[in-house]
Amino acid sequence: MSGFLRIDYQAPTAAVEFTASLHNIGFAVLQSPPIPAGLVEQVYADWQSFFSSDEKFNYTFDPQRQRGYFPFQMERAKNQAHPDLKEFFHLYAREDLPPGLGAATWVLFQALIRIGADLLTWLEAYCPPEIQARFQPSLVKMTQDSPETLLRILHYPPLPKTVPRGVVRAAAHEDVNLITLLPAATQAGLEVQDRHGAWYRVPAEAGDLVVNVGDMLQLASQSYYCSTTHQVVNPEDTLAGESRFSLPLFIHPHPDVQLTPEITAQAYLQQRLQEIGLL
Ligand SMILES: O=C(O)CCC(=O)C(=O)O
Ligand SMILES: [Fe+2]
Repeated sequence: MSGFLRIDYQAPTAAVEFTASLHNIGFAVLQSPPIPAGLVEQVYADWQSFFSSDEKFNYTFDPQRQRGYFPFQMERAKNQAHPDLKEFFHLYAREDLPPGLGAATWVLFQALIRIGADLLTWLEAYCPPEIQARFQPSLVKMTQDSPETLLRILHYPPLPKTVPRGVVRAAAHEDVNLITLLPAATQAGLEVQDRHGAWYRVPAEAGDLVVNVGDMLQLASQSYYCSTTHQVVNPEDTLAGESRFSLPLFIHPHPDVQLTPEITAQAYLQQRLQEIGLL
């Protein structure tokens, strides 16, 4: 996977390099995105407190609405035998947060939404006209104020002493949505797979923003942008005794958007939630 470079968000060539990276490998690492300094660290600290308290069980998710707290080992990736070693919280726009949380999380949510709109504009501007013509309405319009866009606050606890073979923090999967924005996690571990099956570490440093294509954009763009398989592997040595946190924002279209003439975003999402055991 040559060409997996960190791209400077502020550089004049950023849009061209970013769209080429999502076309070629489905992932990009952006350096210096417009996120206020210290914000991501504040959000990690706030949620570390949330996950370490039993109060979290008062926010256990509602399966129909897919929001709230998802306890440890709830989710299993599509076609995987074991659940992932993670717990998480799903936050949608304009929702109430547990007391003591909120301010920093919402600032980050909004910053990521704005960056996402810029990135979708780039993705549409720098693809072939026949692919552009398939985005009806434009990528930015189809996602504006979408009720399905969500921030997932993920906690991967310290690893148990013995981990059964094949059990990892997040098993190999593709994201279902249009694009995912992922501020650098508190630990390494994220890997992407190339078309020959080899795994590569995603070279994100603190302050970077990782972006990847989801299945909905792959479908809507007739695979011009590819939804790449990725995973989070278990750490070794002392890092195994530490938690890992990450904060992917999954940008979704409105439910009634036609991804293709055959399927709406809503029908596609329902199908996936059933496959991964969340519905
Ligand atoms: O934790 C990470 O770095 C990635 C998480 C992820 O891929 C997901 O939740 O879909
Ligand atoms: Fe993912």
